[in-house]
Amino acid sequence: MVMIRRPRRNRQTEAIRNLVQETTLDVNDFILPLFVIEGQNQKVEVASMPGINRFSIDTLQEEVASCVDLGIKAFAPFPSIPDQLKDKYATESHNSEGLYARAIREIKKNFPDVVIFSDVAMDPYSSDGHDGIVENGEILNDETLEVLGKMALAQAQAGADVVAPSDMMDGRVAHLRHVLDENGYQKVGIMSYTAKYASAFYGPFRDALSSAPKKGDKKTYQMNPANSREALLEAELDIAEGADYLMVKPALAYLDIIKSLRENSHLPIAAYNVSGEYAMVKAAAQKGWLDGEKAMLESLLSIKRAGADIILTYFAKEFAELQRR
Ligand SMILES: NCc1[nH]cc(CCC(=O)O)c1CC(=O)O
Ligand SMILES: [Mg+2]
Repeated sequence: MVMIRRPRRNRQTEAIRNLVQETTLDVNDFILPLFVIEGQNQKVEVASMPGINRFSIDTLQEEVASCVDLGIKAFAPFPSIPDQLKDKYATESHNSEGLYARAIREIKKNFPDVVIFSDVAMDPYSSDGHDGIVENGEILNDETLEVLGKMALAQAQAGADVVAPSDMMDGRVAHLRHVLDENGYQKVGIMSYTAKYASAFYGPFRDALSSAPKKGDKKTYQMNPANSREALLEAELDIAEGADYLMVKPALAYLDIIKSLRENSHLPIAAYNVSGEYAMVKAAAQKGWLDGEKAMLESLLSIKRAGADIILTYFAKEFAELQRR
């Protein structure tokens, strides 16, 4: 048999496999999303996300401490707002004494070195459950920007290091940059949810925050899963408008989009391994249908291999614990 090329030579032993491994995961790759609720001494599991809890501000500090101990240094908190505080204009989103501002302040007070990526979008505070102001069934763009600007400013004032608009309104990166700069927050970064698709994989997140749209869907602002060139257009605009990071969301069904943004931009690329992607692995693992730990590692590796520099994932703590062992 004449065969001078035998790729299996490089797979013979674990040491060789490790040497030729092209992609590796590190705890520094991750941002851990956190869910915050009102109250004291609260830690309530999200039914559709086994292992993921909603924390009151006090227990949240213990959670952050244990993550920091494991080497996780970046967090993306999301607030669960009581229904009676929600309104059409998401007024609570820029309350400097509201749950979210208090949570950010408390984390930064106790852990000044962690990086807080704050969420800029109306849906957790909106009585309509939408990421924009709803008028006769329409999601208003420019009027929504005003609210997003106030929200981002309140978050920067509370101590957020990077604001992350997840709403998909046009022009919001430019508007947030302008508002932040005008108020002296030149150093606060913007992580744009550049290509955020209208996805079925956000279900468990909407359970966690009770933030599902009351009417209709998000297809007039979030992207059509069938489109990839459109992601490049969104990226072009976000770069021009001053984004510091570009994000693709969800991650696993959109690896081609991650790769394409990686190849077409010099900015760091983040990918959001969303709640439904987490829930799928957990549910199958609970049923004994697959090895949850291996499926987690393979999923995360695939996102990194596709070109993501940063992964927002509910698996971050589990990964860090696994690496510690
Ligand atoms: N601004 C909305 C927002 N921010 C983050 C997520 C989903 C995150 C996840 O599923 O883990 C969503 C859901 C949505 O668009 O309805
Ligand atoms: Mg855009």
